[in-house]
Amino acid sequence: MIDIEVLRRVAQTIAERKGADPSSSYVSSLFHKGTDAICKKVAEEAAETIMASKDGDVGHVVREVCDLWFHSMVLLAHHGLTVEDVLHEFRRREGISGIDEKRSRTGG
Ligand SMILES: N=c1c2ncn([C@@H]3O[C@H](COP(=O)(O)OP(=O)(O)OP(=O)(O)O)[C@@H](O)[C@H]3O)c2ncn1[C@@H]1O[C@H](COP(=O)(O)O)[C@@H](O)[C@H]1O
Repeated sequence: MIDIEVLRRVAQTIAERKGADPSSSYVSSLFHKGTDAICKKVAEEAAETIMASKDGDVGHVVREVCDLWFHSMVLLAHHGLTVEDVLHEFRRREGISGIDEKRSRTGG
C-alpha cells in the first residue's frame, strides 16, 4: 500500500512554489494567475472526473481524481491551508453518520 506521505510531499512542493518562477513551474504559474485561474482548474478537473466516471474507464477515473486532488491542494495552499487541515476535518467527522449529522443541522 502506498503511504499517504506522498500527499504531504506534494503539498510541501506546492507550498515551496509560491515564490518560484512561473515560467519554470506549473504550480507557480497557477499561483501567479490567482484565484479565478485556480478555481477554474478545480472546476474543469471536477467536470473531467464526472466524464471519466460516465466512460466507465477506471484508469481514467483515477487520473482525473488525481488531477482534482492536485488542483484542490493548490487551492488549499493559495488560501494558506494544508492537507493537514483537511485530514483534521476527516478525523473530526470520523464515525459521525452523514444522516445523523444532517439531522443535527436540520432538526429533521
Ligand atoms: N501532481 C502534479 C500534477 N498533476 C497534474 N499536473 C499538471 O496540471 C496541468 C493541467 O492538467 P490538464 O489535464 O488540464 O492539462 P492541460 O489541458 O494541458 O492544462 P491547461 O493548459 O488548461 O493548464 C497539466 O500541465 C499537468 O501536467 C501536475 N503538475 C504538477 N504536479 C505536482 O506538482 C509538483 C510541482 O510541479 P511544478 O510546479 O510544475 O514544478 C510536481 O513535481 C508534481 O509532484
